[in-house]
Amino acid sequence: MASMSVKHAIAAAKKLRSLQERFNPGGSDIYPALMGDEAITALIPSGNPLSVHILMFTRALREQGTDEQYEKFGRRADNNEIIGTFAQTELGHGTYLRGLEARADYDRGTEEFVLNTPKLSSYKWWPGGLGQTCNYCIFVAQLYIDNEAKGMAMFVVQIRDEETHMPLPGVHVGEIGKKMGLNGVNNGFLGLKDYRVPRLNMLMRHQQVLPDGRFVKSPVSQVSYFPMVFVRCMVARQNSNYLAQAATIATRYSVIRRQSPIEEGQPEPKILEHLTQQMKVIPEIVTAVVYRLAAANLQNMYNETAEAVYRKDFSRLPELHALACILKVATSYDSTYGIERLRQACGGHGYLTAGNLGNIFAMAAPACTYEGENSVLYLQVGKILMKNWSQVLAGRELMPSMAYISECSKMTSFPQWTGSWECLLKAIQYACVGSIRLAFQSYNARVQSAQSQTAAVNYSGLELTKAAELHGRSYVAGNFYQQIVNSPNKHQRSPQFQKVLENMLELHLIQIFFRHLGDILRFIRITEDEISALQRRLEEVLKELRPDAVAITDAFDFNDKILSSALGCYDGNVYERLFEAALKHPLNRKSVPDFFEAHLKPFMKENADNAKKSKL
Ligand SMILES: CCCCCCCC(=O)SCCNC(=O)CCNC(=O)[C@H](O)C(C)(C)COP(=O)(O)OP(=O)(O)OC[C@H]1O[C@@H](n2cnc3c(N)ncnc32)[C@H](O)[C@@H]1OP(=O)(O)O
Ligand SMILES: Cc1cc2nc3c(=O)[nH]c(=O)nc-3n(C[C@H](O)[C@H](O)[C@H](O)COP(=O)(O)OP(=O)(O)OC[C@H]3O[C@@H](n4cnc5c(N)ncnc54)[C@H](O)[C@@H]3O)c2cc1C
Repeated sequence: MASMSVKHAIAAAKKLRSLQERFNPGGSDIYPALMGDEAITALIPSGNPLSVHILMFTRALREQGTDEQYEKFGRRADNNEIIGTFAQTELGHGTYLRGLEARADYDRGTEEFVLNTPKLSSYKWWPGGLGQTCNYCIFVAQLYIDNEAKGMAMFVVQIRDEETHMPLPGVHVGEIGKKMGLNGVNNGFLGLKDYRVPRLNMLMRHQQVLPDGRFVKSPVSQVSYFPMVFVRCMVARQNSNYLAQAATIATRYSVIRRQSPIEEGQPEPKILEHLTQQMKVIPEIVTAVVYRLAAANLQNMYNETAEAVYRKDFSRLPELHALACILKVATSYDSTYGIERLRQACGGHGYLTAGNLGNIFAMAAPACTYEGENSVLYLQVGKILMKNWSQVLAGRELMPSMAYISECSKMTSFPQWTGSWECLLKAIQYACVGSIRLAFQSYNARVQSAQSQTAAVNYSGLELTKAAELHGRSYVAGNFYQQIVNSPNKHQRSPQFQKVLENMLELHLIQIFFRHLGDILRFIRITEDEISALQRRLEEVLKELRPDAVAITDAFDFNDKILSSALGCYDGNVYERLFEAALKHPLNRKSVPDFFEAHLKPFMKENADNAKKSKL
């Protein structure tokens, strides 16, 4: 499977290169690389072994290396003359980066770094493509000078001979084994023993080791985390895509499949006529749209920040970090939950490999773990919200994406309930700020009672992650509201199209309201009648969106090859394709399976003989 994936990935990368040259000659703009990776990944159901090369190796060389280092390594990597990966995670550590054990000791005598993975737990473990595909990697290690720890640094390390692909002396590299999906990616392990690289193989845009061993610290240590921010932004778009694919499959199947009359004596309706089926499918269509828009917004912010960082302006890094964490977590959680709900909406056929929903789930699910495990990233945002709440208490201004926190903090109570979109959005924001305040009280009480900050974060973890989740909901819903209601190009939309968008906004806001009703009721008084009115509106807007469901998913414009699903094919010939896929199964090549003579017949005969004997 790995070699098939590499073959496909190379073919797709070549195709992409020609498209880039045609549409973006000589451009190193990130979009083609991004879309390239998405396009390649979408075409290879078992995952793209070049993903981390495209998304992290080339990017780290460009953003963390000096211009000279880019000329030496980056250009060849961008041109796919060398294939690399990003080797940070170890067998023993993934989340706690300051606990990474791989080390780089500077030898001023030879102006080299000596790289070691001192223990088994120090082995790099997981990097995509490391097992068999890559001949280079960015090796993340703790930097030591005269045995004094200086923090994390990145090193360009060649691991395989460029001609023979043989692992170089001092390199122990291989595949980590089968996974629940993405088995075409050859995630690998890497051990280094006294492996020497020249001083100039340490990426030195932001921090340097001079020939005499003097260390020049980075002005902002967090900039070494920047490659991860990029992938978190990419995950937000990639996983909204996976959800959109699954929503397309389930929607198309739901208007082909007929089952269970709604009225006695009536013909069996399309299953999408059942209200509960609409509640399973249509909100996921809308969630995919909502996250696609939020991810595009975040990508723009990433581009702006990346350019600023290049100019050594690090001011927007904290806000981008917070939003990248929030969106990576919310999109990966909601997409995996949504894809599974859509699989269940397709009955038994949803469980067939021919439906491809299981594979889409297996492709989407690891995003809850890689690039920062979700609960850890929510804790990151919880900590950032605590810092920002202290700013609010001190009357200082907050970063733009948190401005609503200041506004809500000035409200002594929630205004009269109207149930309008603005009211629903404000309710989510108000509940978020209430949760931040409660978390801060708990956190602060712990710090006041002499707990360390890290211990106070841990023991306030449930309230911190709740506040972070609601901050994510507020950001995503606020972004969707702005795009639908206040977008500068709203007047270019036809009234019909605007109406469909407004129906999607209505559904998203009401769905989020019901999902967090408990959190909202802690801070806002809402009567039973007001809640029942929202229940009616929910049922109403599902009915309104039902006729547009197929058109919206068709607008995602996935080719049948990308969906790779007998249930979601554009022509709707589901049963013919299911049957065609079944006949292709190897077990159907013979009428009598080989195991009959070898196992089944003797087994049944032995039972028959025993039965006869017991009667005698
Ligand atoms: C297509 C599919 C491809 C799949 C590719 C998958 C690739 C991978 O998985 S690569 C490996 C990914 N690994 C990770 O993401 C590791 C996650 N862990 C971490 O990021 C860190 O250990 C973390 C954030 C949990 C803790 O960081 P640490 O420095 O130990 O302590 P912490 O105090 O929390 O952070 C220090 C400061 O840095 C800031 N910070 C942390 N991370 C970042 C960041 N990424 N950007 C900017 N600032 C950051 C914090 O906000 C904090 O700021 P302040 O001092 O103002 O409060
Ligand atoms: C498909 C896939 C591809 C990957 N590709 C790469 C790659 O290319 N390069 C690379 O370097 N890595 C890669 N990774 C590794 C990935 O980044 C790590 O798995 C991830 O960072 C989590 O680290 P861990 O697995 O060591 O889990 P741990 O850090 O051991 O965490 C395990 C669990 O402990 C809990 N936990 C941990 N820390 C905390 C905390 N501070 N507070 C509360 N709870 C906590 C969480 O529940 C977490 O799920 C990949 C992983 C996968 C699954």
